[in-house]
Amino acid sequence: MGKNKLAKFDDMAGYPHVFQYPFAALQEKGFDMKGQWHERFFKNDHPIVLELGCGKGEYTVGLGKLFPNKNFIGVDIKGARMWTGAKESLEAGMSNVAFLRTSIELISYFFAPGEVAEIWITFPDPQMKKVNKRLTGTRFMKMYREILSGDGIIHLKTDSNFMYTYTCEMVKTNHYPVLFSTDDLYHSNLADEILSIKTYYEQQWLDRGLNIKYIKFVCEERERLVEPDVEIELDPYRSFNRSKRSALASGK
Ligand SMILES: C[S@@+](CC[C@H](N)C(=O)[O-])C[C@H]1O[C@@H](n2cnc3c(N)ncnc32)[C@H](O)[C@@H]1O
Repeated sequence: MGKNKLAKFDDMAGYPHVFQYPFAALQEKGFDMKGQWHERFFKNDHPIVLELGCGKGEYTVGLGKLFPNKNFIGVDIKGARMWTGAKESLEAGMSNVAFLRTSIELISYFFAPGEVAEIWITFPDPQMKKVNKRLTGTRFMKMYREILSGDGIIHLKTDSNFMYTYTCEMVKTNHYPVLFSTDDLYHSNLADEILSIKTYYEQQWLDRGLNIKYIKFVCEERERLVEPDVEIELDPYRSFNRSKRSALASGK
């Protein structure tokens, strides 16, 4: 039987590469490693890459193994999920991987301007009815810009046609340079070693026969960000009045 949540939280409290801060402490004292991840934690000056909404952290750990000369930090609010990647990277002795338990909305408390080179967003909830909660919405782009370097890159991998179409429109509306995009990664011979890493959610959607979409773009500085003005068809397989159990978890 797997470990229960409390045992996982106990484990993580002792892990040297897992950071979790109560909001009150953040407000009062701030995060003392902000702007100093290189010197104080990674002990190198390699680029820092975040996986936002990392779940079990498959991209954080997978990319960490592929790229020893980059540093990876998985970010999620859910600690029990993150434990899987935290444990694997600790046991593998990886010094270029860390995990941060926080709400993404607080990300600028943890990183200084320009401290982050790239951001991966892997299989986020598309938040079809709540643009403010959508991780590729302009509200989040503003937050990402605060911490990204000038030519900072964002990667989105998703099953959701809604999320992919919305993101492509948001990118177009704000004139962000697109480096690569496909609406059918695994039937296009474009998947490489990096794009073939599969997250927990990705595997579930693949098992249900969905195509995987991917876009990579440069999140350049913009004076003003504009929400795209388009109607996008909702994903038919996803419930948007979500109860606690997602459509995926309930098999609907
Ligand atoms: C659908 S799951 C995907 C997890 C993982 N990336 C995967 O592909 O298996 C979305 C994850 O994003 C996290 N998440 C969503 N919104 C968040 C936010 N605002 N702050 C922190 N985590 C968030 C959730 O806790 C959840 O673990």
